[in-house]
Amino acid sequence: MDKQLNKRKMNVKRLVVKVGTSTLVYPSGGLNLNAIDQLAFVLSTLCGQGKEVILVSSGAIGVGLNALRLGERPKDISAQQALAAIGQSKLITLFNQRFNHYNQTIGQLLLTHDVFDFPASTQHALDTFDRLLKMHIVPIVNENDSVAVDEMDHRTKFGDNDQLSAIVATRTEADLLIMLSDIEGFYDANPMTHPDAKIIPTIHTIDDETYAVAGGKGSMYGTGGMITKLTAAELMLADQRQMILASGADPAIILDILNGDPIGTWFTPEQKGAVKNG
Ligand SMILES: Nc1ncnc2c1ncn2[C@@H]1O[C@H](COP(=O)(O)OP(=O)(O)O)[C@@H](O)[C@H]1O
Ligand SMILES: N[C@@H](CCC(=O)OP(=O)(O)O)C(=O)O
Repeated sequence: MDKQLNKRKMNVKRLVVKVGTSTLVYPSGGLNLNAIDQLAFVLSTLCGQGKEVILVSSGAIGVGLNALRLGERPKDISAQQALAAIGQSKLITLFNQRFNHYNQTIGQLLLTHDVFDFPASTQHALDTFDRLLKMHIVPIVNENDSVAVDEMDHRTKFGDNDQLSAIVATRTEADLLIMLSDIEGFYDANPMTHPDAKIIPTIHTIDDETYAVAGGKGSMYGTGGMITKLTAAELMLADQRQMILASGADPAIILDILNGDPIGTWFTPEQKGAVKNG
């Protein structure tokens, strides 16, 4: 495909990037230090260019499993919460090290869904985001797994970090949500079961037919599969905002996406459309 002919119109000042566990932890359980470093490099570069960047990062439980050399996620909630407590502090330490290396300060926000249930708490969280972004600091967000079990259970509001990232993106009025996953985009069938499935470059509306081709998670570390990503995209579209689902294998892809390259699946309200010849 000729990239120049299909440039997307990207005018992004405030950006939310979501990374799934599969981007940060290898299938073997080892930590993907290269991905963490690349993310820190790319996001620090963007801040240097004057963009406002929020990172929603999963990985607390995956990093906790790695720390304790456990091969499998335990079933009981309190064990998962303990792992999240161990893993989140390690994860943020790693991010801190790598962002420091690129001279970029970060701040950590651990949220629970009730933060967005009560207007006063919502306002406090939004004020914190705003102040951090004004100070050119990258807020790094995760659900506070050790006190909230919703995400692990997929029962209530956040469901998982896909939805959390869309809530953060809409509430902070971000111009774009980039969701990095272990797959290149949204396909017309689950590629795990349909090897001939084709990527869908642009989606304007999400309906039952879209959900019908969304399958479950792809790896032992994933949680929601495509369904939670579609729910996140629906939230973005309903708020007239755009989301791009793309592979997190090389986080430098974020720079190409912002350059308008036709990468992954672009969920965009109709009127934002593509422009010809850049
Ligand atoms: N229609 C589809 N298009 C793309 N991927 C799909 C589709 N249906 C199911 N999947 C699966 O969803 C997985 C991504 O979700 P998940 O495992 O939860 O990743 P993450 O850790 O990034 O949140 C893919 O690896 C793929 O196997
Ligand atoms: N809050 C959990 C993440 C759960 C989750 O949504 O994971 P993922 O599907 O990898 O984005 C953690 O940090 O382990």
